[in-house]
Amino acid sequence: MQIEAIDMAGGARRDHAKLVVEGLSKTFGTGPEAVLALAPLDITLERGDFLCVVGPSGCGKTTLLNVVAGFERPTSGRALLDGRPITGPGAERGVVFQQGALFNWMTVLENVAFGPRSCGVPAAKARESARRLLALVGLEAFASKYPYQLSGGMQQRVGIARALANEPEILLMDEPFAALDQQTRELLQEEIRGIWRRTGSTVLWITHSIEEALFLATHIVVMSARPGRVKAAFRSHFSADPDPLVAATPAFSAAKRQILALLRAESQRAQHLESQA
Ligand SMILES: Nc1ncnc2c1ncn2[C@@H]1O[C@H](COP(=O)(O)OP(=O)(O)OP(=O)(O)O)[C@@H](O)[C@H]1O
Repeated sequence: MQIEAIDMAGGARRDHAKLVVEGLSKTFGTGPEAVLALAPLDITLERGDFLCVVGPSGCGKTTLLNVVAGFERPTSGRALLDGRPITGPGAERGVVFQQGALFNWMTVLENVAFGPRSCGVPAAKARESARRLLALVGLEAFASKYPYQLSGGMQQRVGIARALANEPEILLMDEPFAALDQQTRELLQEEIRGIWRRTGSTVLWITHSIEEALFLATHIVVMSARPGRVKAAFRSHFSADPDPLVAATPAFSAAKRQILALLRAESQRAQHLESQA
């Protein structure tokens, strides 16, 4: 059994929680135009967990990430990092978006060193740790290049190095590989597995890809159609398998079918709701 259903609200896991999302809901706008994006949602992550969130388009995945990043305030409920309520953005949370959002006028090295420099880390130290991180994502030879001189995949790797530079408590990734071709995506997924194992980071990762979720995650949440709730949650064991070809095993395909069935039902419900709106 490579995936097993769990209660993502936490139960006993809450005692060791890194991140707790507690009765979180979010409504955009007011009156008849109001959009209920997230229904009350409960998620608990322990230190070192890698959570992938999948769900139909528009179910509130990015909204959830934005609340945890501190970019959006919840309408009700709260998100806690190490027991402290999240009320705004903070360097202890590293965010990577779909597209790199790098500073094109800075070199790759300067981009990665930027966060620590803004936090007062001396230039030499910031540059030294930036070099180490660029080595971690396999880009040490590109330190003096500018972002526009790199491929999309390389830019995403710089984005990941930049997010890691602040030594974040948690990494928040919003479909970071969505804009990449399949081959680059698979290579980067393998790299991410390695980085996660070496750094022991806690990760919240939004994706549309069930394969990506099964390959990377220790935990998977399937969200319902909007308003987003936890439709089902699983503990997944595929990411512990060092063989990248784990994705070609019958157990992997069976798990994929199980999640796909849930997701298809919710996507159909989302389409139905949209057609009635
Ligand atoms: N700032 C906003 N103002 C109004 N409505 C918003 C705002 N942000 C998001 N929404 C709405 O909230 C719902 C959830 O959006 P969100 O982007 O979180 O979904 P998602 O699951 O990330 O979607 P996708 O998979 O398509 O990226 C959508 O109906 C969206 O239109």
